[in-house]
Amino acid sequence: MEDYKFLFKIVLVGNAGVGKTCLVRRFTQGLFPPGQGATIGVDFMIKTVEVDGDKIKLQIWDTAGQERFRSITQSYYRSAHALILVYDISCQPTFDCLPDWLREIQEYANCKVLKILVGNKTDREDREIPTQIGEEFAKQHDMYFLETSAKEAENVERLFYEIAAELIDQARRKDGTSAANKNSMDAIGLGSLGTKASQNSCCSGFNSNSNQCTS
Ligand SMILES: Nc1nc2c(ncn2[C@@H]2O[C@H](COP(=O)(O)OP(=O)(O)OP(=O)(O)O)[C@@H](O)[C@H]2O)c(=O)[nH]1
Repeated sequence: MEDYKFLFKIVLVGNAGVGKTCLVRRFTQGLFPPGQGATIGVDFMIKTVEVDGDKIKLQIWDTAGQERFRSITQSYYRSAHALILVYDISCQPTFDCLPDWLREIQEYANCKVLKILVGNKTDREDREIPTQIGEEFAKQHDMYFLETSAKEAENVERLFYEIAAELIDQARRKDGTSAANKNSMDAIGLGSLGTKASQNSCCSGFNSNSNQCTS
């Protein structure tokens, strides 16, 4: 029998080419794939992490950013415990599309889902979106915020570990028999995010100041 305490489902969304697949592969495989092709539909990977001595299984779903896959990818939102919305800090249109992504999330995801805004590609020198702009957008929309580089492995581990820690916290705050606990029938349901999640306002867990890009 597998030995883990919680199973959480994390879904990455955002425009094509922002680096969702690279973030997932950096975290799960420790590499930056050369010539990464566009995702077709949805991919998923699993990684078990240890937080405070507990084994946590993360099921990470990497969705295709291309419009033509939208109806497939939407169906994965519903059961997500956390949604990572990614834009490319060197590509303004990927930031301008964020309101559209939020509408999708609002329509298809559970309203208690943990939302994280990620500005990826901090290694690039042609930045178009200042950190502060991303941070403000996240605050306005009740999301955590972090800037990353899948290429340089900056903040990638931190992103997933902080999500895991926050989800564990929510599960524990709800009660001792969270639905995300593997002993429960609904192992990947949304019970762990329960009603207490709404009290968990923006940026309370991730310290937004210390999450700024350091490169
Ligand atoms: N410089 C830099 N390039 C990156 C980074 N992350 C991804 N890329 C590049 O961006 C391109 C797209 O990366 P993907 O991970 O395929 O993007 P995606 O968001 O999964 O794209 P779709 O699957 O089409 O939705 C690739 O050429 C990557 O090499 C990063 O942190 N820094």
